[in-house]
Amino acid sequence: MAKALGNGQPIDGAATAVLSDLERRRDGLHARARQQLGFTGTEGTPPLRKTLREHNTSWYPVLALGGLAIVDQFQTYVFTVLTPDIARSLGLSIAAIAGMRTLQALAHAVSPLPMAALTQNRAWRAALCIITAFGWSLITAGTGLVVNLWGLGIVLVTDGLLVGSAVALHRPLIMDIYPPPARVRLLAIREAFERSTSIVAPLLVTLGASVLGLTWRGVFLILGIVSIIGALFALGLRDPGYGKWDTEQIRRTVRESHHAHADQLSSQAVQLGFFEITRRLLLVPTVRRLAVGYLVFGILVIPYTTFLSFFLDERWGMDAGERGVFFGFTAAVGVVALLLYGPRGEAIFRQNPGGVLDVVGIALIAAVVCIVVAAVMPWFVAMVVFFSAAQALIGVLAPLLGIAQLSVVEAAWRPHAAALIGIYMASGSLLGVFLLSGVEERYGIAGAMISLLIPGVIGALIIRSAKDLVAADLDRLIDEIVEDEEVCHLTSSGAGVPMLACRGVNFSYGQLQVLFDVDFTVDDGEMIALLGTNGAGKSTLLKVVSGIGLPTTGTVRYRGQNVTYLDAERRVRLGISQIPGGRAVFGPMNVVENLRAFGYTLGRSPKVVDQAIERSFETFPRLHERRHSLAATLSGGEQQMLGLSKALILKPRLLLIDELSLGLAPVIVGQLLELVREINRRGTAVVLVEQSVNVALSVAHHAYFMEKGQIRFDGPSADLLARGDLLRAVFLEGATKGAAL
Ligand SMILES: Nc1ncnc2c1ncn2[C@@H]1O[C@H](COP(=O)(O)OP(=O)(O)OP(=O)(O)O)[C@@H](O)[C@H]1O
Repeated sequence: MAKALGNGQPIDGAATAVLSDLERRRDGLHARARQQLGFTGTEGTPPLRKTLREHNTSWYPVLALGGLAIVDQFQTYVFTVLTPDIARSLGLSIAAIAGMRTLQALAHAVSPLPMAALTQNRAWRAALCIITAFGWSLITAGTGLVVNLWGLGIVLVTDGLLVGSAVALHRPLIMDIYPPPARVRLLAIREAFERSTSIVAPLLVTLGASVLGLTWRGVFLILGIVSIIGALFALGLRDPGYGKWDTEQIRRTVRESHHAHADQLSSQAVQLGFFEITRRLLLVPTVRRLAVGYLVFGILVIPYTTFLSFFLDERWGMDAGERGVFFGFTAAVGVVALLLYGPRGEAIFRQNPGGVLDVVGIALIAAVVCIVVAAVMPWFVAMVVFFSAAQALIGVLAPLLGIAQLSVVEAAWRPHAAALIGIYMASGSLLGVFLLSGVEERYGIAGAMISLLIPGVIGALIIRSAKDLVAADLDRLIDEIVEDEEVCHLTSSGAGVPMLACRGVNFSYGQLQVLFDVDFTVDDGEMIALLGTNGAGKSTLLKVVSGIGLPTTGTVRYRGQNVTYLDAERRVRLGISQIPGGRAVFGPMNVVENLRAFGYTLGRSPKVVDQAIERSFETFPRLHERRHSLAATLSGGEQQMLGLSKALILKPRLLLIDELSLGLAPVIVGQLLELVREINRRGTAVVLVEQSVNVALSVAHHAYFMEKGQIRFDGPSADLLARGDLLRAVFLEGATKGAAL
């Protein structure tokens, strides 16, 4: 096919020069953006202190967040250690307490999601972290005042809900406060603080219970006070806004390249809602793969600690105090490993972003091997050494996984990404508890520890397999931002943008890819025919435009705004409506109810809807005659009339019609087409998917032809008629079908 511009005009020499200039500009911007995101391709990393000084950032935020990462676990830690004392003192059974702990764990697992939702329209993550920290501090202190099971339930569940802020917000905050060359090391430092809880909390409990001789109530009070000090220390935290060091930098560069003011705001972008964001995130290949990896990793990592405690008790006869020392020691090894490995992880990430997942895969396999060796080790010291090594290896995974997963998503959606991953991990751990309990019953505690090898190796292989996805996802993120800014520039400079522009759309049903790099453009008021062989992907393309299906990659822009991941219902409000192929009506409802239902989609007043219904009846007197009949009992032509009335009621700016003439008598098709022309004359752009080439080309000015998920022709309808090579495929198909009938 000859190369053509969006609307099929052949490209002359000047246009070719403009296009190649545009390509060059984009490549230049892309390369610059990669540098801005910190992918220098070299291993060299300047010392952290120097990097922070150069970027005028301080240590305070990571220390403040680190402090919060320690104190957020106090309540849970002390409760675990002092459960027998609490049960005795309140006269509660272990089962009752376990029930409440389960509720707490559930609250903890889901709370990152609402935390993320709270930040999606406003960057106030730092304030939320501080408020929730005061909240959990008071809850920790208040646990000491509980007198019955209900009080206990309230403090446990509230604590679970509040600590979700640490999971959803801490790492995204570090990504925004600190520049790309420092992030892996700072994520490692925050992680090291989090792991220090196993050292700090036992010390405080020992101080309260043994040295000061306090009861469990007094111990909670002390830890609550320390937690309040942590929250007070974090009072200076400020939210720097989204993407200060990465996505915003890229936008500024594009604006500067157009000599526009770097701080000029982008045109009002369409804000995605909570579910739209999560759905979109799960389409990012790295996020999706890591989510599955976390699910399997979750089977291992959380139950591991619980089973390890039992293992130390049963196999080595260690009491609670000795176990506390053991956990404190292995945590300290983990902290040291994190601090030592941080710079190396940073260097790997800068050189090859996906390379960190290679390290994660290897470290995870090495960790489970250490656990298995430790579980069968007959010598105490060697057992401690192997468990410590496992702890050190598991420790270094967190910042590497964090950087890979958070770098590939828009800054404003990182809390959602962190929360989603948390949910997958929590689900895995739930599964792990059930699985490992079963193994433990059958093969004993050492058997349970050895069985961790299976989820460990599977999880490692899944996570490692994401290493090839990271770089592509980063490039996609950069391209999206660059394209967004370029379109903003075009609109603000008064250049016309098409009403609808699909670029590089790929779509898959599960593993089956059906759209390949599709570009599709519709201008205001156009009437377009979308033709093609059976199964070419025409209906799928319409679904991507109307929002019923989401593409795996590529963008859909409506009047310049990126609507790729917007819900279908929101697109209807913007003016995009689809009349699906076949029976586009609600069968069990009568004609009038169907018409009302169309109007309610837009929340139109009953009066406006009634007027629109009257208009439909004027256009289709046949529908008026059958207004009380159930839609399911209408003939095919009548059903299509009813479907088309949707357009009369919703008055969309862009109407997508799938298979209008299928199975209808020519006279009916003629009537329907006349209505489509009328709708188009009133200013609605129409995309008509048609089996019948004659029908489509009799009304459309412009045609697209699809084959095997690709656009093979894009140009004036008259030119398509000259393309016998393409049309033959459709006619032949029709003839074969006809012969088969
Ligand atoms: N829900 C689905 N799940 C899995 N595969 C699907 C689904 N819908 C469509 N497909 C497959 O995707 C491919 C494209 O289908 P699509 O309906 O978009 O093609 P089309 O060009 O509209 O074809 P036709 O003219 O026959 O309706 C086909 O191979 C079809 O089998």
